[in-house]
Amino acid sequence: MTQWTLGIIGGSGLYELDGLANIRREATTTPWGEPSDLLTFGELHGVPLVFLPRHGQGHRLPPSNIPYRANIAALKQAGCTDILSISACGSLREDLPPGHFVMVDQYVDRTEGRERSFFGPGCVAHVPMAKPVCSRLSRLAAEAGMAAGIALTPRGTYLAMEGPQFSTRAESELYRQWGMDVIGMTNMPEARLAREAELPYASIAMVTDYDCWRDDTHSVDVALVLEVMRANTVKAKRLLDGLTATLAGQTRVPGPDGIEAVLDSAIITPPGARDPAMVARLAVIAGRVFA
Ligand SMILES: CSC[C@H]1O[C@H](OP(=O)(O)O)[C@H](O)[C@@H]1O
Ligand SMILES: Nc1ncnc2[nH]cnc12
Repeated sequence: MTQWTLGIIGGSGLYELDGLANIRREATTTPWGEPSDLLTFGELHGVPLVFLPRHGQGHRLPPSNIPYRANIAALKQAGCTDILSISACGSLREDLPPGHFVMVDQYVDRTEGRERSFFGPGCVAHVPMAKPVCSRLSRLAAEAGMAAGIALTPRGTYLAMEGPQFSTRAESELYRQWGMDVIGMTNMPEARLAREAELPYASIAMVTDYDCWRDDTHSVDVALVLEVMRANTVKAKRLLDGLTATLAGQTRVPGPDGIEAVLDSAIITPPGARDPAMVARLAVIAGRVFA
């Protein structure tokens, strides 16, 4: 595919993208059910975008109930070549204050009980997650952010917690000792599923708070997150403007990490042993390898 089509997953405080040209909204469904909301198709600098708010309009879905598989499958079905996630997060480091952006490059996943794979009985796959984000999309987003004057760190480890309650102070301190940089509730299993769908994924984690580890700072609560997110989303839109202006001038070639062909070496169940019903379901995200 030689044209970029960017899937944008919006998080807390980002439920729509204004300024898009040729907007249309579409309901869709997938073999894993309905995504969080309608898909919004549009263009920025002529680059096709597909926007999806992961919590749905009105923030109705908690992190544990987001239909992560349906969301990724819907964006794949819609023709997205890449996915950019935009999230609120807590900071676990003094030098990442509220308002700062971090391009996540690693995850520690402490979520529990979420559906985390498209594969399963009848067709087993093990995709590599050593480098969980697309280095190219991450770099392009970081460059666009910095060019827009946004304070941004180009790498960082995101601790994915189950929630919905925020962390205890002991947990927050533990994660700091582990060397984690930011904390949130939604990037996992999203990043895993994007990888299985062979979609390069990058994540902008926008700091809203210092979680609850600082003595002299108000601990995280929803009011604080939403207040800081108002300014953060304005900056995220500037970043997106710059990023799409860059992408508009580029022909898209497969990225340097092999993500678009990751399933070539990941499916362990041989063709004759695969469950035809499972294979039919998987066609949406892995049709390339079953063709
Ligand atoms: C509203 S504060 C907690 C909430 O915000 C983050 O969501 P998202 O990643 O979708 O921006 C965090 O992960 C929690 O879901
Ligand atoms: N401190 C925090 N913990 C988890 N998710 C968050 N989202 C925003 N701030 C957060």
